Amino acid sequence: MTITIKNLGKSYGSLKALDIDQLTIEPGHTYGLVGANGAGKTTFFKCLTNIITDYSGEIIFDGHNPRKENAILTKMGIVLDDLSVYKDYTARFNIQYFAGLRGHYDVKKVEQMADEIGLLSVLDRPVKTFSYGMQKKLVLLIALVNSAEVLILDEPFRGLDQDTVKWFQNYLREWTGKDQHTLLISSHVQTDLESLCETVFVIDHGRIIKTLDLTADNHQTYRHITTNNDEAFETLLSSEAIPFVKTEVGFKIDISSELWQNVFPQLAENAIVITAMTKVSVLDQQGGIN
Ligand SMILES: Nc1ncnc2c1ncn2[C@@H]1O[C@H](COP(=O)(O)OP(=O)(O)OP(=O)(O)O)[C@@H](O)[C@H]1O
Repeated sequence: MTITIKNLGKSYGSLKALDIDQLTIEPGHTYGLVGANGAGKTTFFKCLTNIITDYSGEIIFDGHNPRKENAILTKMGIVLDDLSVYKDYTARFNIQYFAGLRGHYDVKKVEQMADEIGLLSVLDRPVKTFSYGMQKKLVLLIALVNSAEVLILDEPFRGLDQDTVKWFQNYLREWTGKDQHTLLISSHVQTDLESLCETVFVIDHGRIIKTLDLTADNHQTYRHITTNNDEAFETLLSSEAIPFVKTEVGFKIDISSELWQNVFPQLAENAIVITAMTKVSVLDQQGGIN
């Protein structure tokens, strides 16, 4: 499904929370959304899914206007941070209810997935007895079993343990690799976006101020480097006219630079040992996130 956005605006009183001129979401693609608290991410996702309908401009799904033809929304799955499920009822009821609404519900598949994320033994407990993380797992599970074409996930991994995050990331990578599925995900965690997204939109005060292509080769060559003698290393970099940025964790350097090759022979001469060299996050490199 192609989503075309034109002149999308949403205000809360005098506050313009969203102001997007033009944007196309292509089928089969994975998109990330980053921005500071209050930048407009949730508002954008709510407009996309008709939770907010009093926006100006247009959102079109494959030629359909969701404000007039809301059946198209059954092709979308959304997870917001508010964990809105029936908390007095069991997890199993909620899965049956929400998945049943769409007519897609494979009990065996759901139980297998629940087992893999540690929810199987609690499926018959009321959701109000769940921890935050357990509730988050449940709403994600419901979204995944819903056979959506487009999944919109707002901070989906907040509150989940690392193993569960990895499980969902693996599942989503497989899911996005088939049937022209489209993923839109917001996160304050760079690695979440880097591991899942091809394109990242940077949003600020409701506007998309930057679009990053995470698949581009030229984003792969920056490294954080730490040494046993930062002072000597800095002098060496300066004498070779190598651009660098000093960070909390050492020096940030583009190691694809030809000049960088000149540094190696001089390290030993200057008694400098490189103690660590780690890849710099693509988003961090762009100054993108927050
Ligand atoms: N119901 C509302 N009434 C009034 N203002 C709102 C409402 N919802 C959001 N806002 C404001 O709109 C702006 C965008 O909020 P939004 O929730 O979309 O940001 P966000 O990028 O999702 O933030 P966060 O990262 O903190 O979740 C903020 O300034 C927020 O205070």
